[in-house]
Amino acid sequence: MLKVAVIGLGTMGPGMVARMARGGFEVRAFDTSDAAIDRARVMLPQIGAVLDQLSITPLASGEGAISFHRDLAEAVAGVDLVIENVPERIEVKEEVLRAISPLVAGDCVIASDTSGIPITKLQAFVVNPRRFVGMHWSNPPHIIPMIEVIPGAATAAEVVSFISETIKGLGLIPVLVKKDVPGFVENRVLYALLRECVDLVDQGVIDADALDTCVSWGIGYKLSVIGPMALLDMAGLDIYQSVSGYLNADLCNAATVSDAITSRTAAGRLGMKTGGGIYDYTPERIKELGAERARKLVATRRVLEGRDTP
Ligand SMILES: NC(=O)c1ccc[n+]([C@@H]2O[C@H](COP(=O)([O-])OP(=O)(O)OC[C@H]3O[C@@H](n4cnc5c(N)ncnc54)[C@H](O)[C@@H]3O)[C@@H](O)[C@H]2O)c1
Ligand SMILES: Cc1ncc(C=O)c(C(=O)O)c1O
Repeated sequence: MLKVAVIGLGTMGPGMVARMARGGFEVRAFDTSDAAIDRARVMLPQIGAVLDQLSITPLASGEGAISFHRDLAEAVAGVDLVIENVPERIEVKEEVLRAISPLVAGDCVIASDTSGIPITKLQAFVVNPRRFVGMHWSNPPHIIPMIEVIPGAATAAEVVSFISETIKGLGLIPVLVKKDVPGFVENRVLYALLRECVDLVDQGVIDADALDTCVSWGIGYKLSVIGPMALLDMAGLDIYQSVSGYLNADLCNAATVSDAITSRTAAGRLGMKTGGGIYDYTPERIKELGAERARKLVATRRVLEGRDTP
């Protein structure tokens, strides 16, 4: 049974821990914050119920054990894989990777769930860069089945195979990113979309809620069935040629973050986690939305996988 340590139990950690335990792995869950550990403990049964709805059942050998740790050396002792999952700030990742690296065995793989810091940069912070790789999960990690695998300049081919096979072994879908570009692929695409969306709302072209309806029921719904490259063929390359010929030059190409976002983050309006961001949320609404989104994502995934016929 594979032994894995997850370092950081914020938005992403609990779902990753639960998903890997369901796949039979022994999972050590570490955070420096007691509140994060307490929250993760509360969330595990709720996440387990969602995994049940997805028909992700434990192996015949049973669900892997989960243990919680406040001592890093204890958390990573003897594990095969450590997944760094701390905030997206390179100085925090440097400190954590420099702390983890000397504590693990020579054959242990260290992976980072960074949203897009190049893996080659992070490799500089570990003792054995050959055994360091990007493993980028998508939120919510217990529901979204795709994980990007990103080798850095020094990553050994066998480590890329190990991570890809580990992901497949969980019944998930590894996607290899061949060049270590910032944001990898998922977030380059997402952030191109988000930049345009924020700009359209900033310019008063559309209200935030109408934009959400337009994107979710238009391209969002369609793209879950037809990928962008297949969509080009469905629309016709001549159409893309004509439209992109006049539209590309008009799209937002701002290199900085929109003032409307920067003023909100400066004021502590970070979204659901602070009760308000673009929209406002009560604690009851956050609970409702969490349940409703999980239910809809589960139902959609079951249909897309062919488990349920509509
Ligand atoms: N939120 C997303 O949608 C998402 C999706 C995919 C990947 N990611 C990436 O995953 C990583 C984690 O993101 P998140 O959204 O879960 O972050 P988060 O801020 O919600 O959680 C980070 C956790 O790390 C803990 N932490 C801080 N310093 C630590 C340390 N020194 N040692 C151990 N734990 C420490 C914090 O207490 C917190 O619980 C980031 O690199 C992020 O970019 C995020
Ligand atoms: C806004 C945003 N940024 C990063 C990520 C992942 O790295 C996500 C996501 O997984 O959903 C996201 O929504």
